[in-house]
Parts: sequence; structure tokens; C-alpha cells
Amino acid sequence: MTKKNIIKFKRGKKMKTFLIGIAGGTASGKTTLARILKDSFQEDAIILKHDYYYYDRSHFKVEDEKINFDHPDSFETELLVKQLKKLKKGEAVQRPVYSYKTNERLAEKKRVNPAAIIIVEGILIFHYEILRKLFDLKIYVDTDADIRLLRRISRDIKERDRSFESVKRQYLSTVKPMHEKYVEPSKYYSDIIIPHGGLNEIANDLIIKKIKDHLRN
Ligand SMILES: Nc1ncnc2c1ncn2[C@@H]1O[C@H](COP(=O)(O)OP(=O)(O)O)[C@@H](O)[C@H]1O
Ligand SMILES: O=c1ccn([C@@H]2O[C@H](COP(=O)(O)O)[C@@H](O)[C@H]2O)c(=O)[nH]1
Repeated sequence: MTKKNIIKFKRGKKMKTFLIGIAGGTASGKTTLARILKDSFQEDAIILKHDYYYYDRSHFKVEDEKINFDHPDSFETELLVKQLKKLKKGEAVQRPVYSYKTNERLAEKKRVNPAAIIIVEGILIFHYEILRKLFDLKIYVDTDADIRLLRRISRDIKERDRSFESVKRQYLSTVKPMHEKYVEPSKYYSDIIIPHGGLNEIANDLIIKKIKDHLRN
């Protein structure tokens, strides 16, 4: 255990931080799994979404077809890496806040306190070597494309102010080709692949057990 990764937590215990990456295609169930882990470990766990680090695109119309949100260059990944390194050292960070409704990096920031378990989720997080090197456990949530598309249509209409036509256009022009080019190949780097992700209880229980083992040691 290296000294720099041991930090003192609220409950007075000293432990090594455990950084978990959850990748997978859009609407595969990454957020669902991250929340299940957070619910299990409560204040010992924090979640950071790579999506918080999207560059500001508010100068484009929300449904402009020229915006490619699924390309690795769409994110300020260096800032995420910098903030993860601080969290690992036990320092709080001010993370960016992004709006899917306006493509905007908002002026406000949110404080994130360090915790023993740091969960990072995003479609492309295993694409970047600088990020991959930080993770202690890399999980890829593997859900069939047809299921993901159906989920994405419902979610984007309900939660992200999109129309069916815009979801369809975006899916065909950027989401699907970028998934095939960058997201799917990054599965190779994962330690665990969870089939039909989201509510796969056996897989979730195994992951929780692995983290508990780490916390006990
Ligand atoms: N196993 C599941 N069965 C049905 N719906 C699910 C399941 N897992 C996730 N969902 C739903 O699919 C949508 C996308 O899931 P989410 O976890 O947000 O995916 P991601 O973070 O990978 O985009 C959400 O509306 C969520 O409630
Ligand atoms: O302004 C935005 C930013 C992102 N997107 C889409 O979101 C998904 C990633 O989020 P998931 O929760 O993993 O689905 C990505 O496929 C982008 O296309 C967006 O539409 N608008």
C-alpha cells in the first residue's frame, strides 16, 4: 500500500482508495450500477461521471448534427484525471456541472469530498490510457444495442428534452458509429464484463463482495 493513497475518512479509519471504472455503451446501465454501489457503501463511495467534463457546446444549437458527443475529444479528460489524483490524495475538488438540455458547462461547480471508493462512469473512460492506469477495477456493462437504443429513446425524451426524430438522427450519425469505433473496442481493457447490465444481481453482488474485501484489508 503506498503512503499517498492512504487517507483518513469520516469514520476515522485509514484505508487505501479504490477506484472503479464503469464503462459501456449509452444506456447500458452504467449509472444504475454506480448507484447500486453507492447505495451499498453510502458515504464511503462517491460517483464522478465523465459526462460532467463535456466541453461547453452552448454556441451550437442543441440538436445541431455537427456536434459529436461520442468522440473522445468531446471531454476535458485531463481535468477529470487531475481531480481524480487529488481525490486519491484525500483532497476535495470542485467538479464541473454540465447540462444535457443546453449543451452547456454551467458556471456553478460542485464540491466533491474524497472517499474510500471512487466510482467513475462513462461511455469512453477505458479509451484513454491516462484514465485506465488509475483504475483498480474496470467494469464494462455489456447490453445489446437494440435494448440500449430503446432505453435511450425513452430516457432522452423524458429527461434530456429530445424528440424521437432527434434521438434517431443523433444515434445513426454519431452514437452508433462512435460506439463501434471507440466504445466497443475499449471492452478489451476491462477486468469484468457484465452481460445485460443494470440489474444483474449476481454480478452486482460479486462486485460488492470484491470491494468489501478491499475495505476489510
Ligand atoms: N436492467 C434494466 N432494465 C430496464 N431498464 C433499465 C435497466 N437498467 C437501466 N435501465 C434504464 O435504462 C436507462 C439507462 O440506464 P442508465 O443506468 O442511466 O444507463 P447509462 O448510465 O449506461 O446511460 C434508464 O432510464 C434506466 O432506468
Ligand atoms: O450534451 C450532450 C452530452 C451527451 N450526450 C449523449 O450522452 C451519451 C452519454 O451518456 P450516457 O448516460 O452514457 O448515455 C452519449 O452517447 C452522447 O451522445 C448528448 O446527447 N448530449
